[in-house]
Amino acid sequence: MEPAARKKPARTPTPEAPAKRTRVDRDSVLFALGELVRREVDLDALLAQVIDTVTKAMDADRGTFYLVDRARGELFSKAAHLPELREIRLKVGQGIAGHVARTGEAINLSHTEGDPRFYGAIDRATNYATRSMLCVPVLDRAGEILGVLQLLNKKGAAFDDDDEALLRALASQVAMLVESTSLYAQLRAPTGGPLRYRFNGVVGGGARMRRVYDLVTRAAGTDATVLITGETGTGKGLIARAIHYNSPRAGRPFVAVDCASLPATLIENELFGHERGAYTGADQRSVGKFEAADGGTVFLDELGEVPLPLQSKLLRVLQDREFERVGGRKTLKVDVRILAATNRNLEDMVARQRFREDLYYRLRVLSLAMPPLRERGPEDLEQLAYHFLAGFAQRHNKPVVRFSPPALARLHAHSWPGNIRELENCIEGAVVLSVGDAIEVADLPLPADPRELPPAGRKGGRGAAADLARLSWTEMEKLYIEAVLAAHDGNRSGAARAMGIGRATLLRKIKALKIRA
Ligand SMILES: Nc1ncnc2c1ncn2[C@@H]1O[C@H](COP(=O)(O)OP(=O)(O)OP(=O)(O)O)[C@@H](O)[C@H]1O
Repeated sequence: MEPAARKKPARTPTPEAPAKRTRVDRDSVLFALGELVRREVDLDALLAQVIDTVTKAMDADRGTFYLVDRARGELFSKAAHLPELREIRLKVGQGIAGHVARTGEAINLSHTEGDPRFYGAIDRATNYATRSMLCVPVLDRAGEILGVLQLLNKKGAAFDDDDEALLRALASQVAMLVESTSLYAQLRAPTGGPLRYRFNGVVGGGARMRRVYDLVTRAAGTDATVLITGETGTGKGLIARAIHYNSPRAGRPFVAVDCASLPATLIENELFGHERGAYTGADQRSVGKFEAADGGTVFLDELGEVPLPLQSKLLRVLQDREFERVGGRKTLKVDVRILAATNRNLEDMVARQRFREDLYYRLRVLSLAMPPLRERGPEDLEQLAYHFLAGFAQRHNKPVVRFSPPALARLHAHSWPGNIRELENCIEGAVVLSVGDAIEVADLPLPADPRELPPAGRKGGRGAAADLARLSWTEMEKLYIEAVLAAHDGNRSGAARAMGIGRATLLRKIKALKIRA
């Protein structure tokens, strides 16, 4: 997400604004804030002091720091000069602060009256008369909107462009502060609710991804079938969820079926369910995924793996939304939206008669191609790397907060054949190996870069990490999976959870990497 930069000419103070106070020295406010951060251990107390310092330094009457609660689509005041109320809650999009939380754009409002975005109910509850407001977004490293910093004044036209620049600088300090706490992890926790997968969960604001978001937005408003293509690990599953959770079906089930992880006979059973007695051992009727998703969305992942006989049954569901349970005669009708993904070239499969042409055309009413990571540009790579760094540091309880410049350069030099999933696993490995606050080149479990390492490999230093750097990605992944499986006594569900991947994905990897488990 890229907040649009706001450019406007410097405003001359209106006659109504009093002679401007002596300009606060920007560095001294930032320094005071840094001092506070070092001294204060309690987050709430710290944020309250931050608001105090900022408000005083900027000659405002009142200040508020709102956090965005994504699961509920709301903002709540985390620290505020608010003697009258315990807390303010606003919907994202409501009022000036809610507007900033939705758009990521700062707002400097010299006069509140007559502005349709202004939400007067808070003034009525607090008996305060807001005339001017300065409101800036608080963005995390990935550029996502974490909260809003707001200053109020009873005077009109109280803030100018310098104030806005200073408040933006302060906002990024506040962001760093919040990002280093567990509060941040809580705010980002996928606690459900329709906002959960709003593009917030999808990192990267480069041109290629903006095109994807645009298509997702347009697709979400319709019931059209979407075929999502792209190399493995490019985020096809994530985008399918984004389409569902931004669609009118968001409150209904999203049911994913990984067609690659099941043998053909089981996929049929999984999708359509079976009647009692359909085959030996079927002593109870079972409901299939299409029925379970009624009213919602079915996501057929790795659709290219579906065998031909089953493809004709799928075609019928796509055309008429009708099917029978395995072993059943009754025709069932469901209301589902269908999304499908594949990393195969379906056109090629059609030409080789491995995939039904009619099904292919039915599927690709809308098609969405996920760009490989190597084509997404350096900013996206860094945003993703920092996004995963923050998450894994939290999960593994490590103090690491940054990449050393050579480590960052090494990430940029790699071609990422496994795309975002590879990056995610790579950063997790690095976080686990890291010592101190920075990830170093030797922590990165990437194959040796011939431009950086002498032929004999790196000598001394971090032994284990240097050894890992000599392995290929596949070898390293295999070792990692074997180690995690061993640590879980071969329990695949437990191992998959610890690795942060689905069980089906783990099974696929075990097969592909020929791991004896
Ligand atoms: N833009 C993104 N921002 C944050 N995380 C992402 C993004 N894209 C992908 N990921 C993460 O990368 C991993 C791989 O994504 P996902 O499973 O959606 O890929 P895929 O293309 O469906 O892979 P496969 O083809 O192997 O099934 C997941 O953990 C996902 O959360």
